[in-house]
Amino acid sequence: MLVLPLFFVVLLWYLIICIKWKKNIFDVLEKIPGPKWYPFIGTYHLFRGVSREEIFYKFGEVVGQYAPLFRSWNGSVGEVHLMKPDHLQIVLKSSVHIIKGPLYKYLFPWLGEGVFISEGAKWFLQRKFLTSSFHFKILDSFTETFADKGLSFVKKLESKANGTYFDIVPDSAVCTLGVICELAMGVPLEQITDNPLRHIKNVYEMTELVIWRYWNPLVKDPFFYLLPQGRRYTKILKELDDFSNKVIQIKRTQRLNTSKRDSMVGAESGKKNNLSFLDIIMDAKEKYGTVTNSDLRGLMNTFLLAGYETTAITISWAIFHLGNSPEIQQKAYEELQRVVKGKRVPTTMEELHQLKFLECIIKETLRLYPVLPLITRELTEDIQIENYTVPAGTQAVLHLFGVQRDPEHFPEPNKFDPDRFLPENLKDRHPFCYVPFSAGPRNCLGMRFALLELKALLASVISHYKITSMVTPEEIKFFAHVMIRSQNGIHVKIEKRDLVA
Ligand code: HEM
Repeated sequence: MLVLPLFFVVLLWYLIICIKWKKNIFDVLEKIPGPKWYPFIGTYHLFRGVSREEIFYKFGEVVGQYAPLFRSWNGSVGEVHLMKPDHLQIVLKSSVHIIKGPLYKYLFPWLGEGVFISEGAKWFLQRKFLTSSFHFKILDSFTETFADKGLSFVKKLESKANGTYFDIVPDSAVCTLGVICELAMGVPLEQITDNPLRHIKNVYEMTELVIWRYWNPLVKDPFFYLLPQGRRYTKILKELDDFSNKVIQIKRTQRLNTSKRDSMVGAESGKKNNLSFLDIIMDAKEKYGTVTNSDLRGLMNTFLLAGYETTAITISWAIFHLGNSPEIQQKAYEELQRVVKGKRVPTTMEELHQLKFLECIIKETLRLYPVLPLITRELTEDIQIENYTVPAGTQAVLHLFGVQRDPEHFPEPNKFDPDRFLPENLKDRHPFCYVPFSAGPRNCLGMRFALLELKALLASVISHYKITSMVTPEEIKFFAHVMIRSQNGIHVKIEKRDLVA
């Protein structure tokens, strides 16, 4: 009898606490300038009726109007937008603000408590043992595979060297997915699927649905799954899980059949070995029991997202700019010839390190196209930004795209100019005006892996083909997605180069 009234009293008490808590945030956050908002929908009305293709530009208009600091409301979640290096530094350097923002919770059913979104002790532990698996000796042992994959990539492109333009993004994605499966999982992609583009499409659709949820804050959990988008989400999630379960199954069989000791010896001596990141995680699971089955799947899915889409997008943008700048392309080609001396591609770590100009090209590509143009953090304590207090509970939206195109730090910011990254031009640069891999305690774990992989793959492409792009950078139409994409793909044509003796 008493249960029902008691339930309503508790509910009312809970609502009062929530409203009071929100009001505390609200009163403080409202002192920061920002667009008009309405109850429940927040500032969402700004994007009502705006087509998916125009959202990137509409968002740019709002940013232009209020930059460099403003607040917005995603439904009832308060957001503060930061795009000055000093402001980014306050959040990124902190060891307190390391919880990812609410957008990431929509990734939870997929990435589980993998290192990308996990929190607290779980994150700390995962980060600790994964950091050791990116040790330079292990990376060193990857160079041969990078070179092999580069050669398979150019071989695959051979049929397209026929004078017509084609979209380079899907080929790049198949290539980098192959790299991550082989090196992070120790399982060749061909053993997992004969249709890698299906997995790539699923990952794309999944991130697209995550964005949809973010833009529709009123669609809460149980109802989402009743909508067509929710049903699609469930279906794709199942296919993505099937993919990772297959990898785990192949890996388990592999581990039963091969002597793990041999591979450990290989890793210690720095020789090419088959101790993948997945082996390291599975070792930790078996030895210490610190990794659960769901952690394992979450970590796998994390690698299967963070480890290939990021590099596929970057390599595509780099190829696009090389195809727009024949002099830069020629300079990179000549540097490569000098370093590999009669060979076609770099095969050692030393050779990869010597490709300094190519490194500048990659860094400049990541400046113009930070794969994650925005990242978010949930503030767990108040922070002070200039004269404003930003209260705990606010989501800090960090504009990597904005800060890296700030003319104060990068004159002529839209110009592709790799020389910006020559050592003599780096001296007085603010450390937080260039953060494509984020920075601080939650920076990208795969940064060194990614830079080496990008160098090896790009070197292979440059050494085999002359590239021409179909459109100029000014003609590119961006797409508002989790990762920075072009609406119409990235079209280039390639022409075979002869091997210089
Ligand atoms: C061009 C390539 C890449 C770029 C630009 C990039 C960028 C980033 C950024 C900006 C973050 C921070 C995300 C956030 O705070 O929300 C991040 C995190 C992460 N990245 Fe990367 N990434 C790249 C490649 C990779 C690769 C190849 C791997 C794995 C092999 C990887 C693994 C991770 C992981 C595990 C995290 C989460 C770290 C944590 O939260 O502690 N990334 N990456």
